[in-house]
Amino acid sequence: MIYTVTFNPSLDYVVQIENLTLGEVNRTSCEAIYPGGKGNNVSVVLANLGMKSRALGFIAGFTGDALEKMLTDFGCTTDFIRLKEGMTRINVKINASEESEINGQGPEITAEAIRELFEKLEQIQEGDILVLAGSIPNTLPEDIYERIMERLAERKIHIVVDATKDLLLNVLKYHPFLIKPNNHELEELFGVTLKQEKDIIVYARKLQEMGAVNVLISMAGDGALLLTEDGKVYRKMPPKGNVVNSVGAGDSMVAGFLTGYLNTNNYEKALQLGIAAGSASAFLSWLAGKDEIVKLLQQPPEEYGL
Ligand SMILES: Nc1ncnc2c1ncn2[C@@H]1O[C@H](COP(=O)(O)OP(=O)(O)OP(=O)(O)O)[C@@H](O)[C@H]1O
Ligand SMILES: O=P(O)(O)OC[C@@]1(O)O[C@H](CO)[C@@H](O)[C@@H]1O
Repeated sequence: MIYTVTFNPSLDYVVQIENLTLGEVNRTSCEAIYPGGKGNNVSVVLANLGMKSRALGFIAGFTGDALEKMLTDFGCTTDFIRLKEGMTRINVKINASEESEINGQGPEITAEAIRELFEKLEQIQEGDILVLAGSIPNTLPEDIYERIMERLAERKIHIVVDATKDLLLNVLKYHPFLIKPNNHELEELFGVTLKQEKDIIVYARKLQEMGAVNVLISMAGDGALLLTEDGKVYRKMPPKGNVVNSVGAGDSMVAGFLTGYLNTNNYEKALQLGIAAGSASAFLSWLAGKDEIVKLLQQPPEEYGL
């Protein structure tokens, strides 16, 4: 079973605005609300690709109720912990000439709720996959992902971490199966500017030396680089297309990668399916379905176990 954990889920309010002017009343040309949060997005794209997962995390208030219902409607199995105070955040995604995002802080997660999460994590068994994705509310300690991994360290679980800064660096010693920073996050982790591919590889390799098993560096329109446990480096460019909304492209890539890996046990195919899923989502107003992803694959879907 694949488990995703989203500490700070959201409803994503995605608006299209022709000309965004700060300090003025701006009117949308279209708008929609989607279930959001990185782990949840991974669960949605996994479901679209025919993979079962269980979405864990914390929800609160009427926005939390709406989020849970939407995810269920999209075919996901959820097992959220309901917080008694506050409400699940609404993140605003503005698609104008550029993409801008306003992400909320999210509700406070109590110590009791964290204990409940740890109880739920007890069901994870050898061979399962656990995806820890997204930011944590600033009321939580920065070592929360680390504490989860420490607790599960003995269990031979494949853990995927999609997070930034210390939240990511702190888990490396527990040997996550996969981490997926984008190239800007990689620069931020080491306080460097990386212009050339060979330099990106040098710093991605440092993350492996620090403990990550496989490192996937996504680079938006420039595709991705994958450094695998057996010392190989794979480089793939994305297919061409018009970007409509790239929010969730990275999460789609994680879902595609996991699907490809589980179906074929082949890292190159996992990367190809990851890129196709990421790009298919970037070319749509929301997360891609199977048909849209399959259209962007270079080989027939059967090659990827689809
Ligand atoms: N402009 C684009 N053109 C083509 N493919 C894209 C584009 N943007 C994203 N993608 C696809 O999605 C993958 C992940 O994108 P990106 O590097 O933006 O992830 P991310 O920064 O984690 O995204 P997000 O945080 O918005 O989910 C890329 O490797 C690529 O395959
Ligand atoms: O604030 P975080 O947790 O870093 O990111 C949250 C978020 O921007 O990530 C997803 C896209 O990756 C969106 O669905 C969601 O709004």
